[in-house]
Amino acid sequence: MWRRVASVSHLFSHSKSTKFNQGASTFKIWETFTSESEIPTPSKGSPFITFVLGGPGSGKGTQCAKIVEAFGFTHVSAGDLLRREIASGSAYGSVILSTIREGKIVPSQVTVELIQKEMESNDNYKFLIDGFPRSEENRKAFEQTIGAEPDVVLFFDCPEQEMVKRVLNRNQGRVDDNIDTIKKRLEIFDELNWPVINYYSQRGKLHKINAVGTVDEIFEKVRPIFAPLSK
Ligand SMILES: Nc1ncnc2c1ncn2[C@@H]1O[C@H](COP(=O)(O)OP(=O)(O)OP(=O)(O)O)[C@@H](O)[C@H]1O
Ligand SMILES: Nc1ccn([C@H]2C[C@H](O)[C@@H](COP(=O)(O)O)O2)c(=O)n1
Ligand SMILES: [Mg+2]
Repeated sequence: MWRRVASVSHLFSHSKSTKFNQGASTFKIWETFTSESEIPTPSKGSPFITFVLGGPGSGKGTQCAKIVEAFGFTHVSAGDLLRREIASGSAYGSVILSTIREGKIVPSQVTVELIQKEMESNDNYKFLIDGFPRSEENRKAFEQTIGAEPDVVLFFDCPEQEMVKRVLNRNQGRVDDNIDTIKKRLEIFDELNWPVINYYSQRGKLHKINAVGTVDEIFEKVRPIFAPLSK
């Protein structure tokens, strides 16, 4: 069960009106006041947003594919959107490429704009936002631009050694799947992602999943979280 605790429109007077936020006056903060295992009931009138967090190679993308299949979400991968932007030869492309090569985080404004476009061009109302937010700056930029908060936050908790092994075996030709970039990505994850994880934990939105085991074993831990949702 969820309750609205505050309207903070005065703090976001420069928020843009979007499909998800009819101007700043409708921006609300919600918090859970019961156990972490409950999720809010989605309605077709408003987006149901799940953020998917976890270190590099923790299995976010793999589990997102399973959630899409079982529960009818639309998968929005921040990393895929950025890679698509590079491939399109856009003005931002070279900056994004060098940032990804260095294992760093692309400025939030760029990533949030890509996520917003993707969400707005999709008729579905259930979204998995994979690999986002990677930092407090990412998180705040999303709230401010989209004017919404996640309903659910998944965190795939995986030991470093296992993540490194998975990434080095991935074999998808990614420029960041090499040992030097992985080390940097793990450092950045430790430095910037934990504050985000703690933020959502404190708000009772975080579902921490032990990401060790087979893909199916891990999905059986994810499934009950979304069981109240129909496809
Ligand atoms: N439970 C698992 N056991 C073994 N290998 C796995 C498991 N889950 C995913 N993998 C494999 O590990 C690699 C990384 O998985 P995936 O791409 O889903 O991770 P990710 O969290 O999305 O990583 P990134 O943040 O780098 O995009 C892939 O090759 C995938 O097939
Ligand atoms: N919020 C994000 C998400 C991704 N990136 C960049 C940096 C990552 O290393 C790279 C790949 O992302 P992944 O596919 O691993 O989720 O994309 C970012 O800067 N900000
Ligand atoms: Mg991924």
